[in-house]
Amino acid sequence: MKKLYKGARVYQNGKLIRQDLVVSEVTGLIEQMAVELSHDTADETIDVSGLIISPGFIDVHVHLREPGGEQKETISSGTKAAAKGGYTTVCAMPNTRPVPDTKEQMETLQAMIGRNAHVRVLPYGSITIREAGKDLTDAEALKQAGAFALTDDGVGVQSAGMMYRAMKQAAQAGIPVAAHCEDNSLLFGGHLHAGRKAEELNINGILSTTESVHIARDVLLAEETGAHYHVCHVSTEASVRVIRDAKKAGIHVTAEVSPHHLLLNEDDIPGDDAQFKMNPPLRSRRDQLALIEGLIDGTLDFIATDHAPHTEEEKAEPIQHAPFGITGLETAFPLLHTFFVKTKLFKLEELLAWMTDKPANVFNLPYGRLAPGEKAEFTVLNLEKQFKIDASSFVSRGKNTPFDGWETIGQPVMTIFNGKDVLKKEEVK
Ligand SMILES: NC(=O)N[C@@H](CC(=O)O)C(=O)O
Ligand SMILES: [Zn+2]
Ligand SMILES: [Zn+2]
Repeated sequence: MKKLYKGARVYQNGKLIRQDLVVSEVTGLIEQMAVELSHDTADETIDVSGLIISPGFIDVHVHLREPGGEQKETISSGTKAAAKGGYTTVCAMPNTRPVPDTKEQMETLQAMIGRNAHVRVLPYGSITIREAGKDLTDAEALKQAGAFALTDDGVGVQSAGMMYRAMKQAAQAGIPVAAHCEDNSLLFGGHLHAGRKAEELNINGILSTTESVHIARDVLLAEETGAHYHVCHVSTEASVRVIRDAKKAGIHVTAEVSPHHLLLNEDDIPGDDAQFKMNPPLRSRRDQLALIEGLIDGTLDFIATDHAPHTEEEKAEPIQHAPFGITGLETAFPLLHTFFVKTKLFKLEELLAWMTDKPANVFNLPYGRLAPGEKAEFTVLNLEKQFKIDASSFVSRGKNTPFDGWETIGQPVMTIFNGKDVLKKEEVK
């Protein structure tokens, strides 16, 4: 069965060009691509005129929760949410139970992914055993078992010596180290950014330096060890400055920023509502602007959601008791398109680069390219489609979002993975 996708503008290497695509469901490959292909090149024609085809989005920061947290999300539900959001590759964080911290655990996890995933899942291995910060994992063995990179996300690596050893080993194995930057000795029981909202709600604050101190420490360790050091969910102005300086110094540091830190700041928190609680927290307006600027000038390399589903009961608790984290896969593109592309702050091509080519390049992934002979994995976007975000309609098990009820324009209407539809809205247009 061959399908001709006809009439769309296709995003490729920073440009949008009119192209028709023929996809084989049998091989899962793109067979032909040209400005105009006739109907007889395929068994079926899908009219995508007026729509955009983008390589499937890549999200290198996703919590799928399985194994151990299936009440929050599963590999199946999380990858369905990914497909709905236009993503065909997601990288799964290792703060699960058990943690993929050995070759055997990683192999077990790969088998679960093989059975249950609807899009590609690349799992992270942990930096330390059980993410406990005490004993180093075997970077080489984890890499051999298919680990995408190493991280202890959910918690910072507290000791500089441990991070030094981790980076040294990772550099030798040729695997990146991705860091959740949080110095627990600077945490002081905080739940929100140490700013006016925390003061107003009388909640302990999380300093900007709780994050930036780790980044400053780690870029120097990356320089010393030659490791590829990737900073997760950058949230402060000082962090952007430290990363900018490190890049200028030629250190191999890359960084991601999440949609919520680009879209929101502490002033948007309406009150004691845990839908606005995540780690790192929503910072000041000044930090938010520094993140936007950092993304535009290339200090921050790309966007990753930090999709962090939790149960409704957990997130109904007051801020002081609820867990940190919000979902992101189903809302990222509509929100970023509405509030940054429609407002002309970002070009559509830039946004698509931050969701496809840029993460692929940073991590040397052979995905995110559309060409004859390449895998057919792409998403079809209808930029005119208006809809109101409705958390109750999420396919993710996590309904936790601060964006419930927000009006958006533009969304994925089809997602193709291995040549097959993994998301198809009733009306394509
Ligand atoms: N981001 C969050 O607020 N929470 C994440 C952990 C993390 O990314 O640090 C989670 O696992 O729930
Ligand atoms: Zn984190
Ligand atoms: Zn995370």
